[in-house]
Amino acid sequence: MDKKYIISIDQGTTSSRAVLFDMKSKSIKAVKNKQFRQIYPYPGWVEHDPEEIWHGQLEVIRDVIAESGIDASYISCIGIANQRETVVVWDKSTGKPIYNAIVWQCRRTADLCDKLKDEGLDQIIKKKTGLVIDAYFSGTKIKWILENVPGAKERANKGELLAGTIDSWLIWNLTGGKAHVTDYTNASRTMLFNITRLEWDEELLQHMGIPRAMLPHVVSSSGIAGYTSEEMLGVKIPISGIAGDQQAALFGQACFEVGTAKNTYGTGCFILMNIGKEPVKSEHNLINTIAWVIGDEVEYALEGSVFNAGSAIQWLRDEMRLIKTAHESQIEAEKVESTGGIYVVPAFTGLGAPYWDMYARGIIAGITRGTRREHIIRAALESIAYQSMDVLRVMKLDSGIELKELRVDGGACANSFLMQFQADILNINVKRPRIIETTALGAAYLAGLGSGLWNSKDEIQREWALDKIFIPCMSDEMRNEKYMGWKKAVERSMEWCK
Ligand SMILES: Nc1ncnc2c1ncn2[C@@H]1O[C@H](COP(=O)(O)OP(=O)(O)O)[C@@H](O)[C@H]1O
Ligand SMILES: O=P(O)(O)OC[C@H](O)CO
Repeated sequence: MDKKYIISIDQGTTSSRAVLFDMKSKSIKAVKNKQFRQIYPYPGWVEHDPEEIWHGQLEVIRDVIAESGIDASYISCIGIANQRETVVVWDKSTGKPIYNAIVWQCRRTADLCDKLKDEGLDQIIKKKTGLVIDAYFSGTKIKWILENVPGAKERANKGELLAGTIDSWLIWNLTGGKAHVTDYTNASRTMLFNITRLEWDEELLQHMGIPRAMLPHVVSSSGIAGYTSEEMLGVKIPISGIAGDQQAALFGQACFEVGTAKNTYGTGCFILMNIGKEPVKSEHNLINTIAWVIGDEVEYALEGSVFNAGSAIQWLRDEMRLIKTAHESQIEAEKVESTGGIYVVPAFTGLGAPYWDMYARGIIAGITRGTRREHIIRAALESIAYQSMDVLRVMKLDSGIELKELRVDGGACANSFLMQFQADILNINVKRPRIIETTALGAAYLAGLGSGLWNSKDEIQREWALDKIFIPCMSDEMRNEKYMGWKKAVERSMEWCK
């Protein structure tokens, strides 16, 4: 096996990462990470600089190749996993963005979404796209750029502009402007894509005033979508795996059977359950999303997206300055027996599933004269587990499936206090795998399947390996009492800035 290496691109909300996997020894040969600026022009608005993302991403790809000392010609393929929903609109001839990327967390289109709801589009959008109307998804973000950047609408109508999620933006650049593509998982996050007919939806495009021609061609999550141009890495390498990062993590966790689920603890928390070949009807505000398309096979996932999780720990570190590192949150939380009855609801950018409240904002509830820094830190960590609990409770109702275990990954799953509390509050086993770079691993698997390094998902299934299992040990009484307090706190945070 000469070409035994795969590069995974994990383009996340706060950093761009490249991971070089040696698929023969099943190990990570090199990892590089580059953070980029978070731009907050107004309260509730979040932007990224697309050029900064692209240059940073290319730099870390080149770095992992250089650090591992391998020849780029031994790289079999590239897999891409990306922060989802975030959109870029760029000039087709110069390749320059016409505005910053509008990030999934950005709330600027809340009023556009209210308008869509007033026009009675809720059920139509749910049926076609599997989604609920929310500023989270890409559609209204593209609409906003077209309506607010001078001349953009006219230029889009003349076919001069292209739009896409971050996967499209990176692939466009990696291929030297040759490929304008996205995969089905990313398309399913736009609120413009029909997830059962597997095509861009003309009615929704017209409603939002988005010309079809500016959108990418949609391809399978596994299979060659294009080749890197020679000047990027010295050789042409096939890009043969693409998926939104949460779907990539579901794949990397080998959740291939119906009813298996994972939670990724990054900036937000994203709980996805494999629901098989058909979407299910959600009565509790979860969304249906495409898990992956491989060949002719389409699989769906039920998803609950929590907007703020690890970001609450970043907030403790960067704004509140209560901790110096994210890891310290565990040490501080373990210094106290409980939160002393307080709750942090980190609804910094509203609440996602199952509340979908664009106007909720963060609160700390139940403070007394005895409240200490450690209590606040502990409550912020616990809020991550409670929000995941909110999602998993309704997931059970919507899917009719009683989850037996939860597989976990993402930066914050390194926090064993949080993982134990998660097991306690859910009352199920929480399993942390040996490789927690699950998103990158999933992209590598998709790319490897797409270029023939693996032949089937069964082969991949056998590679999943356990690091640690967290077993619940909290009484029912205690669990119920704590969870009731959380629900009361959430109520207080809702509709805060309506
Ligand atoms: N030990 C830890 N305890 C709690 N949170 C952590 C810990 N380590 C990292 N995090 C949080 O995890 C997030 C980073 O995880 P990552 O998976 O890289 O996120 P993303 O892909 O969203 O950028 C940050 O928000 C950080 O605050
Ligand atoms: O960058 P992450 O890992 O927080 O993931 C962001 C999600 O894809 C948003 O839907």
